[in-house]
Amino acid sequence: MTDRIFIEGLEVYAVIGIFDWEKTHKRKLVFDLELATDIQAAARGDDYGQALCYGKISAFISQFAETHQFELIETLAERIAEQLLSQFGVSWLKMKLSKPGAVPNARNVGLIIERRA
Ligand SMILES: Nc1nc2c(c(=O)[nH]1)N=C([C@H](O)[C@@H](O)CO)CN2
Repeated sequence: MTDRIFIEGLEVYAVIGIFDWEKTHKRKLVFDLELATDIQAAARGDDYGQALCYGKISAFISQFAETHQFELIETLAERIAEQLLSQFGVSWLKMKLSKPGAVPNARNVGLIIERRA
């Protein structure tokens, strides 16, 4: 059994899209994540220093999305996943990236990826 930290409904604002009209303003994206981490050391010592901080992960994703511009949500998801695996010591992650409103008659669209270090 693998422990996981999760983040649900993280709203970020990014310039993203394939059309010219999408390249002039930020729009809302929503991230849902699961990140594998062994919580036992943090729990044993009640030690934040040993914990994978969901706040730091959320801040990184927001900052990255807001300061980079891509056409495809695939590119944004892949770049963020690479950073989470390499910088935050995450061994596995599952990420859902939603682009609400992209298809007017759909409740939601987006992608789901799983990556391993
Ligand atoms: N698989 C994808 N399909 C589409 C994307 C995308 O990023 N990945 N993007 C668009 C447009 O930008 C659309 O969201 C405009 O509303 C279309 N399809």
